[in-house]
Amino acid sequence: MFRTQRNAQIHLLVGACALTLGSMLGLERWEWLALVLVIALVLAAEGLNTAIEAVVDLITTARHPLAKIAKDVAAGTVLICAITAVIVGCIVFLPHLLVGM
Ligand SMILES: Nc1ncnc2c1ncn2[C@@H]1O[C@H](COP(=O)(O)OP(=O)(O)OP(=O)(O)O)[C@@H](O)[C@H]1O
Repeated sequence: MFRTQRNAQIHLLVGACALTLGSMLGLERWEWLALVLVIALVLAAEGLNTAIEAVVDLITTARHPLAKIAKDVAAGTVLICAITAVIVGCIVFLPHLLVGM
């Protein structure tokens, strides 16, 4: 997945940046918990999306409405997880970053 999927590479990089920023800001235990869970959630959704894309392409390379639904729903799942991760990231990081201002 990380070798071939550009979005997965981006999500891995963003997750690593979030963990680095977290260690610099000295997060509390619950904040680490939330951060690790949403990073894992996004990467797991990317994995399922990649697997579903591969299975659809294995079954048919022709255009098919069900193939479109499978790929679009899988991609939408990643988007929902990514938006959730951004919201959690704001809840965790903003109070720490605003205190320093
Ligand atoms: N066999 C198909 N039949 C109908 N629509 C398809 C089919 N394959 C792809 N599509 C449509 O084209 C879009 C792009 O498909 P593609 O296989 O390039 O995946 P992707 O979402 O661009 O993912 P990635 O870039 O990570 O491979 C899908 O979201 C879907 O809407």
